[in-house]
Amino acid sequence: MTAPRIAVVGCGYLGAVHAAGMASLGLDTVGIDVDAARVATLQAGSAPFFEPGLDAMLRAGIDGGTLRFQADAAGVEADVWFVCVGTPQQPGSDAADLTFVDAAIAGLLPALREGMLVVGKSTVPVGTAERLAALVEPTGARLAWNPEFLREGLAVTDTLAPDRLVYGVRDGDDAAVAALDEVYASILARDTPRIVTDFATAELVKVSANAFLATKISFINAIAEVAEHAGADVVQLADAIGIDARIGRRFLGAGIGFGGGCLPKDIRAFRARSIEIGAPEALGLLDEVDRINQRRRDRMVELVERELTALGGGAVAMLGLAFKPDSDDVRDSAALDVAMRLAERHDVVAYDPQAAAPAARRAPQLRIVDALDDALAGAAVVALGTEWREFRELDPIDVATRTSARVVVDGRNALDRDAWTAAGFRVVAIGRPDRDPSAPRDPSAPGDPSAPGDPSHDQEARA
Ligand SMILES: NC(=O)c1ccc[n+]([C@@H]2O[C@H](COP(=O)([O-])OP(=O)(O)OC[C@H]3O[C@@H](n4cnc5c(N)ncnc54)[C@H](O)[C@@H]3O)[C@@H](O)[C@H]2O)c1
Ligand SMILES: O=c1ccn([C@@H]2O[C@H](COP(=O)(O)OP(=O)(O)O[C@H]3O[C@H](CO)[C@@H](O)[C@H](O)[C@H]3O)[C@@H](O)[C@H]2O)c(=O)[nH]1
Repeated sequence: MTAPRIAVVGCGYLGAVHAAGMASLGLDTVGIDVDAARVATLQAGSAPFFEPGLDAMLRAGIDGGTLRFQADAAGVEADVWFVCVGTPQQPGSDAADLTFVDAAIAGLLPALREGMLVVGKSTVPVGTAERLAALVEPTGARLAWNPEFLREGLAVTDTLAPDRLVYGVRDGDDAAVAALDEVYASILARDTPRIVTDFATAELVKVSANAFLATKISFINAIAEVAEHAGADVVQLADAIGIDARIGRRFLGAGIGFGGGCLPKDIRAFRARSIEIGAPEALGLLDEVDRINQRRRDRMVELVERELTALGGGAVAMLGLAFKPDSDDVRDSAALDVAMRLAERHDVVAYDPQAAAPAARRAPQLRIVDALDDALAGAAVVALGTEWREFRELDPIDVATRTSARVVVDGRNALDRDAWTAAGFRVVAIGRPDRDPSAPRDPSAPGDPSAPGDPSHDQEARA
């Protein structure tokens, strides 16, 4: 049996990694994207965005002759066509915009033949696969929905070693299952769980997973809100409840909440679709998840402004703009949102190790500097928006020599409060009592659970 030839339509965050991943599994792969500049960058062997390990995987595929990129499907001979185009939120609505998916499928139809398989990987509203199958099947090709669960920052590992594979296929479509099994043969050989189901369930698995993760984060952030009123510590609380294996510590990281190109838009689209299909009450919960998430951003702005007021004004050093560490993605980033809102009324100087350029494109009014010291230099308050390792591992004694600021507002509960207070900083956090440098520490208290390496930092937990 010859190995299936792969085409990946749409080479953004998901598609670029998927194409490189397929090539690294030894499959002949063509990545297709309508964005000619993106195609040129990818074909030169570099990722158009920051994703650890992706450059090396791209170069290996291109140099090894198994991977190439082009701007259309002309001349592409593929057995399996993965659709990885974007499904953003519609402007002025919560629903998903399916324009790119529809255009991608329409563009593929002339190339489709008997025996080919079209595989949707984009995150779509339930019912989309059924509708697209009606377009694909008359060509003799089949359709499957194979949602993707990779995380930015860990996308290479997640692609090559996913937790599970989900195939949504037409009832009894053994040929589609067999074709996907061939594609993923080396992953399945490691006993990766594989769930074969119908289109609707596959589509719902994806959005339910993201809705659950978002709900878990908003749950702990709601508790953080209560903790702030009760004078309690949400990080210790999360450690305590997270020990219970039924709850688990991961995704109980309280802070300024979730952002990115997936969780926020996916919960909104899921809620909108549930209303459309006649279940208007089922997911009202997700509206609240979204509201809690927005309130945490408000809280961060409020805390920074409170500290500035107490100091009689001054500049803010905003550390981090990406929606999470190890990514330069600023789509719906809580850190960027907070920075922009503060910059409307205050002098804000922002620094991010990777996201400066994308952040500047989205927020040209924001002052973003290339070096941490330039942000720290004139600051009165240091605000942490993204818990990059570079920030978590800062030595506060050294920081104290680089800035006259003596207040740090930790929007991610990622800094070692003991070390920062010992170095003379007042530490203000989300869902935890403030810590002043003068306040003596209770010697019987356990070590600071939010210290670097805390399992709540999912990036670390997986590694
Ligand atoms: N980003 C992630 O980590 C991730 C993970 C899992 C699932 N998803 C889902 O995958 C999908 C893609 O997400 P993304 O973050 O990669 O989006 P993205 O916007 O980064 O990338 C989409 C790409 O598709 C290209 N494109 C648009 N129309 C096209 C067409 N007709 N033909 C060829 N290329 C076309 C665009 O130029 C762009 O490069 C979304 O549905 C998203 O929800 C994303
Ligand atoms: O305890 C936590 C964990 C995460 N976050 C935030 O939640 C957001 C999302 O984080 P994460 O889920 O790690 O990032 P994504 O790369 O957006 O991945 C999510 O979205 C992808 C696209 O659908 C899915 O494939 C992944 O499985 C799903 O985790 C980020 O802003 C994080 O800062 C928290 O605030 N607290």
